[in-house]
Amino acid sequence: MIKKLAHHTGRIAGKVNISGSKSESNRLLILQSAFPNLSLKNLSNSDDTRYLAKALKGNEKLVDISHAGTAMRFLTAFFAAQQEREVILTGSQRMQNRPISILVDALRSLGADISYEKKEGYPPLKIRGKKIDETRVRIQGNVSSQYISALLLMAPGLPHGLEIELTGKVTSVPYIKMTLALLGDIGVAYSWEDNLITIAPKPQIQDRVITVESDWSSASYFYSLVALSEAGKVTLSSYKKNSLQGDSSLVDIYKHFGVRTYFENDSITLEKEKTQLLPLELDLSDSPDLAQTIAVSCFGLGIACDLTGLHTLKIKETDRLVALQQELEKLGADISVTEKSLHLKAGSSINKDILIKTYDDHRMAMAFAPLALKVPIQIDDAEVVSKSYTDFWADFESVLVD
Ligand SMILES: O=C(O)C1=C[C@@H](OP(=O)(O)O)[C@@H](O)[C@H](O)C1
Ligand SMILES: C=C(OP(=O)(O)O)C(=O)O
Repeated sequence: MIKKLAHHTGRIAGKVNISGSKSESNRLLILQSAFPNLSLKNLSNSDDTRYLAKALKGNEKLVDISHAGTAMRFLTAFFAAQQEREVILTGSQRMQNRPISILVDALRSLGADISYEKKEGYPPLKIRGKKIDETRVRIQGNVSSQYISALLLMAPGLPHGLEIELTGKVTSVPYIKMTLALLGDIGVAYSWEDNLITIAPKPQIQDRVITVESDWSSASYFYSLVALSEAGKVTLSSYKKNSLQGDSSLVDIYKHFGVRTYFENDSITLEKEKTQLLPLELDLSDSPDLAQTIAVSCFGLGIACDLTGLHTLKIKETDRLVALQQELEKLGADISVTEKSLHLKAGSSINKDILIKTYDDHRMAMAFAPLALKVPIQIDDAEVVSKSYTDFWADFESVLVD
């Protein structure tokens, strides 16, 4: 479906209740499988979380997680340690081109029985669950933190826990810290010193209820809307100041665009203030999922940006660097990208009525939508948003008023 967005010249106002963080939900669902006395509230209603929940509930041999990267990586480790279960773990065409050998090699070194069904190094995988009783593993940390989180989530269920030695410059670090914090929340002992993470075994936990905070990556599209508005004000729930999600860095990043965040009870209110717009230089290796939102905000505001730390973008839902370049160029941007950075020059005009391609990537659709505050724009395959944010279009349209 093509979503045709008229040029919105009215106000941005309203309240939106965003569903739970997909990253927290997916970790907690894996943990709940190991510890059934863990109860969860405000789980994400995203496709990725639904696919993971279904995979964990069922007992089928063929498990298909579609486009869900975290589900693919977390389940690879999870199934590797499920004795007497054999599964074929697969996903969408794109998933079959997202690398997984770093995780598979680490699991094999622990004794796991995993083989590639098609292309070496990529899903689908055949996993024959086994007792894993090795205690130490070494893994490269500079390609995807999801491989490390996958090992961490498996670790408390192993007879002796696990020591994980990280090599290279570790990327997307807040996601690893999120995994550790959630383990800590359910009483798992851990430490992270230099390049060594140690997880103690935990055969069972005490009854525990965890309420998932709403998704900060989803909130980014409202930050962009407010930034591009003349006088926007939007309230989002449920959020807290001390978030486990690295993308809560939005609070600081969007000050640059004149967006102030006010925390009250369990809500945040974003409000536009007058500010001098200056070029932006930012390393996003801690918050890769914000890259598209921020690049489009800069373009919409006509300011230059140099975004670095983007080396993980090429292996996400699509090659996000190429996708951003292609679509921003159609809109008139002067942009260049490398393997790990994006450079946008200041501009003053935006081409109208452009059809934005989304490349099976939810974040392409959601990142470009706020440009409707500047020009009429069309978003192709608009339903892709459900990968992480099922209600996106309804919520987005609800804050466009008058
Ligand atoms: O662990 C997680 O929940 C995630 C980690 C990040 O991936 P990388 O570590 O591959 O950058 C992020 O992009 C993804 O959306 C979610
Ligand atoms: C990269 C993402 O997800 P995943 O890697 O889990 O597919 C994302 O949601 O932007």
